[in-house]
Amino acid sequence: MTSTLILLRHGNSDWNQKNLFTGWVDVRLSEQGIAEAKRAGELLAESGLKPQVLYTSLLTRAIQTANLALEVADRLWIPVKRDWRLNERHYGALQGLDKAETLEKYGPEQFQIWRRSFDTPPPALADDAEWSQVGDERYADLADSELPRTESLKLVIDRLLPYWESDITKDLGEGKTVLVTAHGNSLRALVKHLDGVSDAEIAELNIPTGIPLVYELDDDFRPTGPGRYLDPEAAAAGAAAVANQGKK
Ligand SMILES: O=C(O)[C@@H](CO)OP(=O)(O)O
Repeated sequence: MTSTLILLRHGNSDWNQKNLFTGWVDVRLSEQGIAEAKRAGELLAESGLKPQVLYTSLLTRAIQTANLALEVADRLWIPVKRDWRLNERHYGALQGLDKAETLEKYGPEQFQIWRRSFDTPPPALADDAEWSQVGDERYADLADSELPRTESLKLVIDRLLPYWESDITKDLGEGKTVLVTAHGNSLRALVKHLDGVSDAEIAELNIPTGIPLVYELDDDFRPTGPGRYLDPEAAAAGAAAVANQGKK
């Protein structure tokens, strides 16, 4: 049975706008992000795709994006599953830092390693740091050892793929159209898996905010063709803007 998977990165957030490393910090959508989320709903409606189940992270910006998009698409009623495993990559001690200042202070090579290397995480965030998630009620069910203090993309894949296999593919296996609303780096992790992108090449892949990316999947949950953005032109411009973050 084939199925349809729709990936949607949340719209521009307040901290995307301020050019700050965000990770697990629970910031909200900016005005631009709200407009992007509504536009995503229009794109879904125009495409004729009808999500039947929604997966989101536990972060407000993803939840807001899904709600706004589904409202416009008139599908706010579909069942919802939320899980921390879809959260953004934990950005460690970079959370809350200005991207341009970080680039200037540490240089382009280190900046790129922290942002896009496959398996080098940024320095860990101290538990008592301002932007730590230790003690955040929404993660109360996680063992302390499971709660990240920093993550590489590899570590995101390690925590996300088991959830993909145990839960998301279950709905896909029933032939459902599944919408996953998540984050730049958690979606890069999923796209890496789906498209079989190498550890080196994934550094070049950036996901734009607020534009649905659609995959048709076969019985083994492998794409039957390349993923397609519902607005390819805006997606290319949006991905380039993400790649250039940090540069003033
Ligand atoms: O700050 C972040 O958490 C992410 C996504 O906004 O940024 P980057 O694209 O630099 O990995």
